[in-house]
Amino acid sequence: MNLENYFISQFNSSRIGDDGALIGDTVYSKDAFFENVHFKTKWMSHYQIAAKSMMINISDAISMNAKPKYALLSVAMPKSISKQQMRELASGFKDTASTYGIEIIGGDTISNIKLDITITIISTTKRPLLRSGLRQGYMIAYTGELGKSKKDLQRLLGNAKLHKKSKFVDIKLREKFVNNCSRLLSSGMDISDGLFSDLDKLASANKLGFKFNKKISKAIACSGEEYEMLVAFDKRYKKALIRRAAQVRTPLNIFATSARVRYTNRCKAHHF
Ligand SMILES: Nc1ncnc2c1ncn2[C@@H]1O[C@H](COP(=O)(O)OP(=O)(O)OP(=O)(O)O)[C@@H](O)[C@H]1O
Ligand SMILES: Cc1ncc(C[n+]2csc(CCOP(=O)(O)O)c2C)c(N)n1
Ligand SMILES: [Mg+2]
Repeated sequence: MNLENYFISQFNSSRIGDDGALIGDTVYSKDAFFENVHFKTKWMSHYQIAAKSMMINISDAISMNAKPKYALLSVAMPKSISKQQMRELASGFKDTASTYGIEIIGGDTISNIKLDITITIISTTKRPLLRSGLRQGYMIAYTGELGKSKKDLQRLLGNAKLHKKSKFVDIKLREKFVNNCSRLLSSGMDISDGLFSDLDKLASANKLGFKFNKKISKAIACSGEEYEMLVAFDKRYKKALIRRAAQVRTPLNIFATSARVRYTNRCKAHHF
């Protein structure tokens, strides 16, 4: 067990383990977005930082087929922050929240040596899409294209500038796909750590592994912060799913089948 899971396992809660905790028809989720861990202030404007921190949080709700309703924002800011930067942060939070119909209902503001954001999202769902529910012989797919986020991160680390539309700053979520296809999916989650790492989470949640029917390079499968969907479905629904994904213009890459084999993540763990 890696150290992250070792720590989380101390809580011994059956609610833990999905993108958010489902209680009744409400989903509670929280994600951190910290300076020097998730971004550097020279890479992005304060507006972009706030907007991305909201999007990565909304992603966990969307990935469970839940509609985000409320947000609680915790913001730690350096004492040197200007009013202009504060207004930019606030606009980034407000614009993204309003795009998704989210009401910002509270939070906490403190000063610190870095800009660190933590957001709680409360969302509701009539048909939750969970990580569990995978059975042997189901097909595994991801949406869209993977790899660009890692490339752009490497560019930034090499001091290059990003394109304004770069996925690193401008995330598009797959709410239409999840909404239109959830009834055909057995399981789903968003790809935040990278395909191979997130497959590891899917494998442990279901005590199954995967047989790959395509070779996927590490450049693609170890790229984190993609916020595409990783999904599983019964083979019987393959045609219907391809049709429904096309209706919402979502590329679907079917690349593996679940099987009783051991899964090994070939990417480096990035937390510990
Ligand atoms: N410090 C913690 N205390 C309690 N539960 C935690 C803690 N950290 C993580 N969890 C829970 O563990 C599970 C996995 O968390 P994780 O952060 O890996 O979610 P994720 O959506 O897969 O990843 P990411 O943070 O990359 O978006 C979730 O159910 C989460 O709520
Ligand atoms: C300064 C800086 N260094 C590295 C990265 C790359 N990175 C950070 S978190 C993450 C995956 C999901 O994270 P989490 O599980 O923490 O939510 C990735 C790929 C970055 N964005 N900024
Ligand atoms: Mg997630």
